[in-house]
Amino acid sequence: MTDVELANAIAREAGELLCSIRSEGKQQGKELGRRGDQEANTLILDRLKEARPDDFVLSEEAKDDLSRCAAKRVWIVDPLDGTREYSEGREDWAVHIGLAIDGVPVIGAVALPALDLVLDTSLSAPLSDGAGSPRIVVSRTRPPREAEAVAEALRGTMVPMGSAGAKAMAVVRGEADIYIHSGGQYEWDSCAPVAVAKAAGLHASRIDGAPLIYNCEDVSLPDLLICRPEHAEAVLAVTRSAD
Ligand SMILES: Nc1ncnc2c1ncn2[C@@H]1O[C@H](COP(=O)(O)O)[C@@H](OP(=O)(O)O)[C@H]1O
Ligand SMILES: [Mg+2]
Repeated sequence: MTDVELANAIAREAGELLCSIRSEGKQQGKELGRRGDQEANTLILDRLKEARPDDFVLSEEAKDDLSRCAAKRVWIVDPLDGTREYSEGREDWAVHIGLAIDGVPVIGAVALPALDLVLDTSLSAPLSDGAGSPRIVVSRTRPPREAEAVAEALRGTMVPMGSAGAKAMAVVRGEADIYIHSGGQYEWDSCAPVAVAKAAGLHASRIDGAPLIYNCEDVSLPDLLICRPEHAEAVLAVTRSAD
């Protein structure tokens, strides 16, 4: 199995597990989110250990082993991105399985289990065309302060949505044109989504245009821009001038 096939299979299986846990109906709210986080994490770590015993893993839900910093290949995973939305019975949540090689997110899969969809780095283009007036997806609960200025400058509309993976995949799917975030996030929130978006030919960077670098000792990666390439320059002009 290739790395991308493995990422896809694990994302799909973890997504199926999360759907079945939710449909059991035994837990609700935060308790459901906690169970989902833990059980998906265990499944992902088991599968990676079995299939790639020599690789390192950085997971939102596992203790960080800093010896990964010297490793070439590190799987960066978020077992349940959009825990809040998952536990609210919504569709905007995701499973992220990314592989950074020398800090670059080159392989990955993002499952959107409630939509029965898994997107991975075997894509080479977005799934459909962009809209005339850009649709800008932002966090439902923590929209970035820069988004309003971007919407105004590009005459776009803001679309609140949960989960970094769901928002990034909305751009890959052609359901949105721009995903912008600031104010806090971690490597697992964006590694697999960025890998998939870049494979599909989209722009992905920090909001000052700097490259996104993974497998750092400090796993904070607080801001992110993923967009159709035709919008990158105009968005960065706004976000850079807001500094
Ligand atoms: N200001 C912030 N600080 C830390 N994490 C943040 C954040 N804003 C968003 N995130 C994380 O980014 C992911 C997507 O957030 P949002 O839905 O608001 O866009 C969520 O991951 P988890 O659900 O894995 O915790 C959330 O916790
Ligand atoms: Mg997350």
